[in-house]
Amino acid sequence: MKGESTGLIIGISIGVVIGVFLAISALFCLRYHRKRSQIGSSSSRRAATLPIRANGADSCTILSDSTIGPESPVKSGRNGMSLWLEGFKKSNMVSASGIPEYPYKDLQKATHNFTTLIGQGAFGPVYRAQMSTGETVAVKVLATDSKQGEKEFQTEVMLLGRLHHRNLVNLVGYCAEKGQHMLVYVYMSKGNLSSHLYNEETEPLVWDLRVHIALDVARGLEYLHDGAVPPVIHRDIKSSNILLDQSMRARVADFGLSREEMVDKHAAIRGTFGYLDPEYISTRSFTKKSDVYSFGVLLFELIAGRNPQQGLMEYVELAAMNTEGKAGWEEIVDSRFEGKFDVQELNEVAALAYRCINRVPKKRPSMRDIVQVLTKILKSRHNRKHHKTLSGTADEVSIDVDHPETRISITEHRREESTDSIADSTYEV
Ligand SMILES: Nc1ncnc2c1ncn2[C@@H]1O[C@H](COP(=O)(O)OP(=O)(O)OP(=O)(O)O)[C@@H](O)[C@H]1O
Repeated sequence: MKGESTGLIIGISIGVVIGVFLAISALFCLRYHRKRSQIGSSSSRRAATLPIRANGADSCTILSDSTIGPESPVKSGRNGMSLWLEGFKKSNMVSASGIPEYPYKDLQKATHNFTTLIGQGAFGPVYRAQMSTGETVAVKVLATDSKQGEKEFQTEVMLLGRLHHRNLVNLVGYCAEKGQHMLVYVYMSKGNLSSHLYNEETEPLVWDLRVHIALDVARGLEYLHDGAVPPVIHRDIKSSNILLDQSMRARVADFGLSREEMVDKHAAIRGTFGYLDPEYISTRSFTKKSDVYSFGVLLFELIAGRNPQQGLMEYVELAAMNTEGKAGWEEIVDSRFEGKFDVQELNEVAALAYRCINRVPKKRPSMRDIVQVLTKILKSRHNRKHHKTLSGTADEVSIDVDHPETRISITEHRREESTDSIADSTYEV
């Protein structure tokens, strides 16, 4: 009897041990399985969203300098995810376009109930917004009578959300709520180029800076033409669509209504009088070379400080009769330079501009060619200044040790000129 009960106890004990063992094993299996399925779904989620966001790398070839500018809130963070995005992801839904959707009330608060007006465009007012994260952004409120429907707006956001370059005024968010459509952009504190060229109250832009601005714009357009897949044609390049940041770096704005190359004999002509490619007006076919034409007009604007709506091109054509498009362009130069410009540089930039406005689109250079020419002009300038420094003259030149492979930074200290940020900027050539 005693033997039987001992056997029973041993049997029960073994059963309990086996039971506990099986239960623990089952628990481990369950947890392991859950973890695996979590990893699986998170990586598929990453695949669905991050490639769209990661600087447009899914759909756009990143050109040599498609890095992020000094004022952009989009800075690279861990795993390539932007810090800017990380800052907002707690409160903002990241949409299918990969850019955050802002709640209306956040933008309302950040713009002090839409009272911080900084500009007025054809599509509606633009406000400066101070976000709770500390970032400053620009909010474009599309007019409520705009014909763009909700769906079309979302498509627009998807298109813009994939374009990211240091010389584009990147779209960083949007809001589609309460029948309102708003676009949130990188904030450009120095406003548009046009006001710097024509507003008598602003300090005149020195020649050296104008060439840097031209190169920034050319790089932005090169990215749209050759970096974006499919390529994008801006269709409205003009000085009021070039915005400047705190250190006077330029970015191309307003590419929201840009499209791929197209021919539409029945579509209304779009663009701005004075910048329009004559070939586009006659054939209605808008190509990359139409942007090149407008860029040529912009270059002449920088040289002459004259608005195309005030007869700039007639002025240029008259001068071209004497110069044959090559040398002697000094006669059209902006009087605000007060004679302080490099004649050789000026003639090189003007000759390039003249090629851009060739009546025959095929004879115009590509944006890539233009970037090369302007880069070469600035490198020669740097070499001249470097040479001058070595022989003990005033300008100070420094090599950017962070990017020794390609980047050379020129710190210009013009002692006789004004002390504002224009005269004391660091640029990469
Ligand atoms: N991201 C920005 N940062 C700072 N200011 C901006 C920004 N975007 C626009 N602005 C200011 O608002 C003005 C109006 O901009 P918007 O792009 O709406 O119109 P526009 O380009 O001047 O005209 P249009 O819409 O007819 O092309 C600009 O000229 C600029 O001064």
